[in-house]
Amino acid sequence: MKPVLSTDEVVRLEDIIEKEGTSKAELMELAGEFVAQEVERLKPRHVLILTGFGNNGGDGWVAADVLSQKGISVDVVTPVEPDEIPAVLARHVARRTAARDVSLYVGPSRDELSALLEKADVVVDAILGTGFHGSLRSPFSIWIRTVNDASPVVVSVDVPSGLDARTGHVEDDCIRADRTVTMLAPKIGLYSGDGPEYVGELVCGELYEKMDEVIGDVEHAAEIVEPADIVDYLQHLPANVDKYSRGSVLVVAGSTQYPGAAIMAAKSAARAGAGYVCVAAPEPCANIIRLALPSIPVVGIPYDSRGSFGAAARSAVCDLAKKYSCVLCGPGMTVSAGGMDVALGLLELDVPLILDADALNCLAKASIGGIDQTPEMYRREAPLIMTPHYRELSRLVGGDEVSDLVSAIDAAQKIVWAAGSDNLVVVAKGPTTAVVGVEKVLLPMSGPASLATAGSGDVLAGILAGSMALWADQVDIWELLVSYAVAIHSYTGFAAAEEYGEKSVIATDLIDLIGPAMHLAGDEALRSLGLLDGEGA
Ligand SMILES: NC(=O)C1=CN([C@@H]2O[C@H](COP(=O)(O)OP(=O)(O)OC[C@H]3O[C@@H](n4cnc5c(N)ncnc54)[C@H](OP(=O)(O)O)[C@@H]3O)[C@@H](O)[C@H]2O)[C@H](O)CC1
Ligand SMILES: [K+]
Repeated sequence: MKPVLSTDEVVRLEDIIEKEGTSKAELMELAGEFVAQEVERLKPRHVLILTGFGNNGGDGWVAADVLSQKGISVDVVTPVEPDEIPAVLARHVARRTAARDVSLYVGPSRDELSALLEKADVVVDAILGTGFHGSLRSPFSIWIRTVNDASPVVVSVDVPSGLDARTGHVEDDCIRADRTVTMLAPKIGLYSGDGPEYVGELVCGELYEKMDEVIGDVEHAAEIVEPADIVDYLQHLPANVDKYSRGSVLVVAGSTQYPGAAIMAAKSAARAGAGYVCVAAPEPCANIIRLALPSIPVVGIPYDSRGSFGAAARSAVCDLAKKYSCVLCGPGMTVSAGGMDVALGLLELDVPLILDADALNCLAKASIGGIDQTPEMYRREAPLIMTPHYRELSRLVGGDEVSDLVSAIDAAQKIVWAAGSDNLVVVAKGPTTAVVGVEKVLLPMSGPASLATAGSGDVLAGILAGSMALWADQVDIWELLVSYAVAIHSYTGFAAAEEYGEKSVIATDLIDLIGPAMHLAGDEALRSLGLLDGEGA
């Protein structure tokens, strides 16, 4: 897993590295060299480097120096003369570079900048990095617009200029990078809010050779889950399994209004590997589900006048639930008094539980002020996985704003920290989904925008349930198993987008692609371990 840091922790990391003997000046040299190396890969003849007032600009000045010494023609744009740059380290390298074979342009007009852009094969954006805050000021607001209008190949240093590295928020404008070369460790803002739209391909220059020895000394905002991290869940089934040893799932879901959600969740659980799946649904919609899923038994449950779970549903569902390796509750069940009772009843049982969709809304309604304020929700030992999207998550924590990855992690941590249990995981679903446990925040591979379609969440909940049933006995870290399920869902999105076209994917397409998605994930894991096609050991 690869750590992602907050900007405060990056500063702490730099201080630690300095104490270990590598100064910030040396880091800037290494950063600039790394940028130059990444630019060189693009085989440019003319490079334009835009620098700002701070150390981000310093990295750009070093890169200019390195590239020009390699015989590449370099133009550097600066807002002020090198001697007037306020940041000491940046001023030093700017003076040095200015004395070399580069062409300097101090405070160019928009037309002059456009002419420079036209000449360049690659533009390096070293205008603003982690020190950016507030609204973009001139001249950078003009530079950024001019660069984006010209749409050249852009390599951004550390962070695309205009992006708030703490939150991923873009207020005015931001460089649209083809590649972002981030330093020491990726910043959380690159994954949050507007970040993914502007970052392009992300490359990290660790710079410090003994990073492994110091990275554990700073707090990680999150960790990226790579294919090799989930390889344990991508193994073949053992030859001696039977349907019970593969685990069983009870899907408590559906209503006359939304029978499809129950169908999709149950089928996905079966496709994800559970040996036995059963649906408990309000009686009036049970037959529709039976017809759609001939291989899956459906138990009709007492219902209310609207065809949702009714007053007697709780005991019927809880009696059934005890017999399963895992229970998934929520898809399509609507928010009803009976549904609230069912969700609360399941929480009290000693069975691994996934609460999704309306089960979460029922829970939010039952716990005024947010479930982080309601400790009785957590008097359970068995694993509990909650899978809210941003709106559901906001409801669960009493209405706090949840609008991007950073605020979603904050809200999810409120819930898991209130409970303080290793067995509680909140999956904060969004463009970048975070798997939040009491000690870890994991970022599994994100899927394509095609996954933003109705019913996609039901498929994810099903994959999660099937995976939990299959692997429950072998789990050390629940966050990792959950990350596996999220990654498989992402792979179904890629596979479906390829087959049906990015805009045309519907949730039911994803279900039959769960198996191929596991193959894709497996191949990628083996490839990264050097074990595919005789690539290694
Ligand atoms: N510190 C290290 O060891 C290393 C850092 N690296 C690189 O350095 C940057 C961070 O550098 P820093 O100097 O802290 O900040 P920036 O260069 O990003 O920006 C600061 C200057 O930008 C001005 N600023 C801030 N906000 C705005 C705005 N909205 N509009 C215009 N200008 C803005 C700011 O002005 P103030 O008035 O706020 O002071 C500063 O002049 C990091 O990103 C890395 O690239 C090395 O990579 C490794 C070593
Ligand atoms: K930048």
